[in-house]
Amino acid sequence: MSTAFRVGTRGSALAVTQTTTVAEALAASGSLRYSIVRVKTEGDVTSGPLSQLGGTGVFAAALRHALLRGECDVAVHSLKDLPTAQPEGLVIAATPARADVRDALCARDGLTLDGLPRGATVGTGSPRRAAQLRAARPDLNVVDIRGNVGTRLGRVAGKDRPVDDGGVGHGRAGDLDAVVLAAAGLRRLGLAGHVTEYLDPSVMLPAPGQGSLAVECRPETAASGDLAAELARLDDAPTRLAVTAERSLLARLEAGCSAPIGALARIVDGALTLEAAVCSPDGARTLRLARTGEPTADGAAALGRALAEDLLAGGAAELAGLG
Ligand SMILES: NCc1[nH]cc(CCC(=O)O)c1CC(=O)O
Repeated sequence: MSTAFRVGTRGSALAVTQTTTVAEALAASGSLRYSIVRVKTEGDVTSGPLSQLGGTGVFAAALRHALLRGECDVAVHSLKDLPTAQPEGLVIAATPARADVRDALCARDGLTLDGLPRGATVGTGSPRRAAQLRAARPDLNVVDIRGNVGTRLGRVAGKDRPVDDGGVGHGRAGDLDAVVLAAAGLRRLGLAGHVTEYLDPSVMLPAPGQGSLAVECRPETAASGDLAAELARLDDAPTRLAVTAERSLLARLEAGCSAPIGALARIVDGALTLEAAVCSPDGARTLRLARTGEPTADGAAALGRALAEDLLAGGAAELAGLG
């Protein structure tokens, strides 16, 4: 007899893909069965600019409520969309091995960032991406766009909307020269063929947690039993250390997923290195710093806080308009 568990997910193609992949991994040993529970979130039904949706966590909140109400046992989040404050009664039971952390340019006609013509129009909903695009190419016309991955890709000239992911979408098809999206999401959706350039973190530092998933549940789910054992097996220690450092930095800066802040931690030669960039929204000024710490849970959290202090001492709050 196998035990059954319920996995909650948002309705977007990306969310369903991520959730199904994690559920399959948890059930791979054969001792567990799963069912998928669809949860509708405010972020999926509201069409205003993301930065006006009332702060961070609009995507995560409904899933978290479903967990707390016992409507599902496990929820899979994109870690970069998850607010840094851990709610009472929920734990992150697993951070699976991280995918590609980079942002990716998807341009018409195979163009790269350097190859885009002067004044080209590039769409992104992220102040972090907008600021770094403007820093690299001050001539670009960076415009705010919304919608799911397929909708945004469909705005690029010469591309059809590649997946019908059921999300809200605005703007004419083909009105942009390029969009910037996370490589991880594109790859998970089988859309990496649209990438015309993977942007190096030296040009475009990713969002804290980008490319990582967080598997959240109630504490008792993670405490004992077959599901707890599978969750522990799915957790990837280097990923957890890296995202702990990145999110501890974000928490100390009191900034959310819409702030113009990039952060990326990596384990290099046994040490944990954290790099972070805070930009002015117009991209004219960037404060970029790095620090190295101990590759332990406490060391990672301390590293994030310490680098955040360095950034604040360098004027990060004024630069990014935080607080
Ligand atoms: N903010 C939306 C979002 N949240 C997670 C991903 C996918 C990539 C990831 O897991 O980091 C995306 C799409 C994107 O930014 O292009």
